[in-house]
Amino acid sequence: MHAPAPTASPKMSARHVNVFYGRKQAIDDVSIDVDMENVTAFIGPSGCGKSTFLRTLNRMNDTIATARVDGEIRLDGEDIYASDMDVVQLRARVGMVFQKPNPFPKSIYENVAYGPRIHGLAASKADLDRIVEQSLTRAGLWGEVKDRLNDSGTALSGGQQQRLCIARAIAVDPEVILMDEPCSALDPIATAKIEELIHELRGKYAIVIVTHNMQQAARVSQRTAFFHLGTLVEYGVTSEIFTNPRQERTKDYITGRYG
Ligand SMILES: Nc1ncnc2c1ncn2[C@@H]1O[C@H](COP(=O)(O)OP(=O)(O)OP(=O)(O)O)[C@@H](O)[C@H]1O
Repeated sequence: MHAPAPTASPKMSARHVNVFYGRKQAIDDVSIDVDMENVTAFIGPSGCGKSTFLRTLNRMNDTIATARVDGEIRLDGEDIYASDMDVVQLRARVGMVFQKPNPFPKSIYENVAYGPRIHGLAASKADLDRIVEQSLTRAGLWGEVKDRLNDSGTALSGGQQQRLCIARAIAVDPEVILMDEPCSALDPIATAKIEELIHELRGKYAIVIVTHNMQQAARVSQRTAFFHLGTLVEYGVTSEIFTNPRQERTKDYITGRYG
């Protein structure tokens, strides 16, 4: 295992994390730091454990009955697997965007307003309106939807739906946004918009993106972690991983020898 890249102020840090599905081990002794300043990409061949590890960062694995996580994961120094951790609160702080856009079958407004309402983030209707506008603006969608906030979220195009899901994550004022192949169901134009958005959101949130697409990792991230067979093979500055990988397995993957 390769040491995590040094960062001045890790937002999240994982140490010696193992994940099992029943008796099968899917993640083997992974340690990594994620910071606010850089977008971090997780790359690696299918089945190497990228999504499994991503899900440990906001305890989405809790929803899988056979999954077991050990090791330590901290958010601003706080152990997210501690027994007194409020998981609903954690998932607001560490939001997630999935492969397939999954807006609620409700209006565009409600998709964004729901989280702030249940988390008590708005003191009034005007406050909630402001959060909805700000979140949709940050997600690069406001201009396209401001005149039809009562239309159903599911009636939007795939790319718009994904930006709506990003707005929904942003609305609860997260610190970290996890994206699990957020563009894999999108066409190239919608993909470009999401990538542009990731650039704009960098620094406001710690962003971790799982991607199959190495060009995408190179375009959107400043740190890249290469996973293989459940292990973290190499983690470092994206440009170096792609031009001068230290590990043979990384080199083989980025030059297309497998994957
Ligand atoms: N819910 C589950 N139950 C049992 N095994 C699982 C489950 N989810 C994933 N696995 C297994 O864990 C390993 C890692 O899977 P994971 O989906 O994390 O990999 P990945 O790198 O994200 O793959 P892909 O790029 O294809 O999405 C695989 O062997 C997979 O079959």
